Amino acid sequence: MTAVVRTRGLTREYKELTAVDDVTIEFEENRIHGLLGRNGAGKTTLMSLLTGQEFATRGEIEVFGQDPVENAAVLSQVSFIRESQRYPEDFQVRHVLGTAPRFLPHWDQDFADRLIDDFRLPVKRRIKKLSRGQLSAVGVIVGLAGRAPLTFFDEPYLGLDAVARQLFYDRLLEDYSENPRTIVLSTHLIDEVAQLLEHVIVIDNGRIVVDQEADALRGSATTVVGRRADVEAFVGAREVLGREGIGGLASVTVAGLSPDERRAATAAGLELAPVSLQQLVVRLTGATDTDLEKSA
Ligand SMILES: Nc1ncnc2c1ncn2[C@@H]1O[C@H](COP(=O)(O)OP(=O)(O)OP(=O)(O)O)[C@@H](O)[C@H]1O
Repeated sequence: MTAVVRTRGLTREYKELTAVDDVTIEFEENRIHGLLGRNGAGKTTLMSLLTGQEFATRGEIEVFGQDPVENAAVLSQVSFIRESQRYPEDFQVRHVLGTAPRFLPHWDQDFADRLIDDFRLPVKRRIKKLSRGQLSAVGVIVGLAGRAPLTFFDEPYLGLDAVARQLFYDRLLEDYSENPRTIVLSTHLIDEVAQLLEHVIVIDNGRIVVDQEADALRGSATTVVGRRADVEAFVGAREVLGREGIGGLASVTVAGLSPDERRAATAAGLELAPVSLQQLVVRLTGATDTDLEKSA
């Protein structure tokens, strides 16, 4: 496989704060990557570094084999969709969508038109008059119809309702299967996007804590539920990712179990429950589910 992004020891410091801390990662070509983490974990800073919008304090970045900073050849292949995108005063939606193809050589106008209909976007309305969800839809359309070989979506769904979010996931997947490209999706709505993701990167306090194929990650933990004494006897010295309990019952999440171990657990009267990607991220970053929901 070819890596379209490679970093080595990438670090971004803001005075005493290290927003991105010694990050060495690769994004493989034509895959959908999830970039997950709590508020302030460093996701936006990392994406800003990879798109040449921030300068590294230390470390190396290669995007399509080159340094992205002020590199027009590289940046014409890259799209970065972020909520805080600023548009010129008085621009209408159609002006944004009319200007985008100049920066995105793979732009597909028919696809953009279909998406405008899908999202019911009023093209003659001024950007500053749009609702929050409509503003997000503009970003989503630019990101999808632009078909940049490397597309970053930084929480693109803010303000989008459940129907519009589902539309985004559906169109992304349909179009990606016909026009494979490298996509990096940063989101707090982990359960919603879990099925889309092929590779998962979790960042916490600027450091990479997970860099794994999504399928491997899904099978990497199991929750064992049952009577406390039985659960603890089974868990023994295994690596524990999370532990909860009420009265005599316990629920302990452990790292991967072999088929033999699973049979042994069942024989001991214990229940085994799969761990969702969101639960796993919560366990690995010390967040609570409520934290992630609040920040969504
Ligand atoms: N320009 C800046 N100056 C100082 N600190 C900054 C700057 N930009 C980001 N930070 C800090 O760097 C850390 C990482 O921020 P970043 O925006 O990358 O996080 P994030 O993972 O995208 O968070 P969220 O999910 O809340 O969007 C935070 O502590 C943030 O306050």
